Amino acid sequence: MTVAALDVSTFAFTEAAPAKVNLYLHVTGRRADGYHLLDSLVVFAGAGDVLHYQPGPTPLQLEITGRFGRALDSSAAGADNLVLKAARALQELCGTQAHVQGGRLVLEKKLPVASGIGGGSADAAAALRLLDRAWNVQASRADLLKVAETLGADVPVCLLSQTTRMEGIGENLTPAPHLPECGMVLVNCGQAVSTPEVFRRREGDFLPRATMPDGWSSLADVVTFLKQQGNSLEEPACVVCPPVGHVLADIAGQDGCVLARMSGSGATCFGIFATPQAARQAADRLEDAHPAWWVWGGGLV
Ligand SMILES: C[C@@](CO)(OP(=O)(O)O)[C@H](O)COP(=O)(O)OP(=O)(O)OC[C@H]1O[C@@H](n2ccc(N)nc2=O)[C@H](O)[C@@H]1O
Ligand SMILES: Nc1ncnc2c1ncn2[C@@H]1O[C@H](COP(=O)(O)OP(=O)(O)O)[C@@H](O)[C@H]1O
Repeated sequence: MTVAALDVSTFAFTEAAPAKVNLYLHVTGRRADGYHLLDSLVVFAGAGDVLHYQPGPTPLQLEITGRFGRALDSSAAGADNLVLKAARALQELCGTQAHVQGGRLVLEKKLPVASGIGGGSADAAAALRLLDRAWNVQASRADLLKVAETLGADVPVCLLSQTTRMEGIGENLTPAPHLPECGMVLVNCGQAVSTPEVFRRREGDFLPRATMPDGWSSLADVVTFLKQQGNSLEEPACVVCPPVGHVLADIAGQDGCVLARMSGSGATCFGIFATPQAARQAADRLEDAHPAWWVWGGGLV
């Protein structure tokens, strides 16, 4: 069910589902089953969906609100929604244990759909964290990560929702050095991009794994490092979705932008700024110039 507005202030449980941003993304190889191997530094932005839950006697149901609620196709707004898939997967993990409950879930869909910032994966991960808490499952982190893997390649990293190096197709996670305080702008032109198509159109050699330092002494350090890396999917995404090139140029042209790149398979692009405040100011300017775009500015999680 998709609803326009709903009062969730009385709901007992709330969980944030922060947007995933791939600061760099190298396609390093390909598995026998066709999936591409990745090396990516993943961070989480203050932007995100929000999931609410009120336990109750009715079977578990999901309502969707928010700017991008309607962008979910009818199957993804129903039983195929990653939130409900996550709930079912957690129920399976619990087996017949009595603490599994019904009730109402409400998803505030604030992130654009199919946009390279993993909104669906973040929602699934938020559902696992929230229901683990609400149902007092107390699953181990290892068990939750195993369940997350069955829901999608980006769900394990979204379960952690902290700066992480992601390899394999998303199952191989290692802690990455903390980033110094900085600001980020996210911009999406409104065109959904097909991940399989972008991977299909990728050409050229695989890139090596990045050599990650043990730490960063300043934002300038981070930017110097990121400038030596790239996003292997940026070029093919620009072919599939030409506005990505304009979005990148517009972000890079903002006062104070130190790096502009695309996240994931696109089409959302990000800009890095010295402070969340500088990012918010740039976001305001971009929003004024392009009212049809989705624009967000702020800090990282
Ligand atoms: C590219 C990334 C980087 O974080 O992010 P998004 O752009 O989705 O945000 C992810 O690896 C997206 O992984 P995932 O969420 O599994 O992508 P899906 O949309 O399910 O994948 C659709 C299709 O893309 C291709 N695909 C996907 C991931 C991968 N590592 N190699 C692939 O070749 C496969 O053909 C797959 O069937
Ligand atoms: N809660 C959800 N939010 C977004 N997409 C969902 C959700 N549940 C299922 N989906 C499906 O997952 C697909 C990928 O969505 P999304 O995670 O937003 O992509 P991306 O990782 O590229 O940002 C969508 O096309 C949609 O049909």
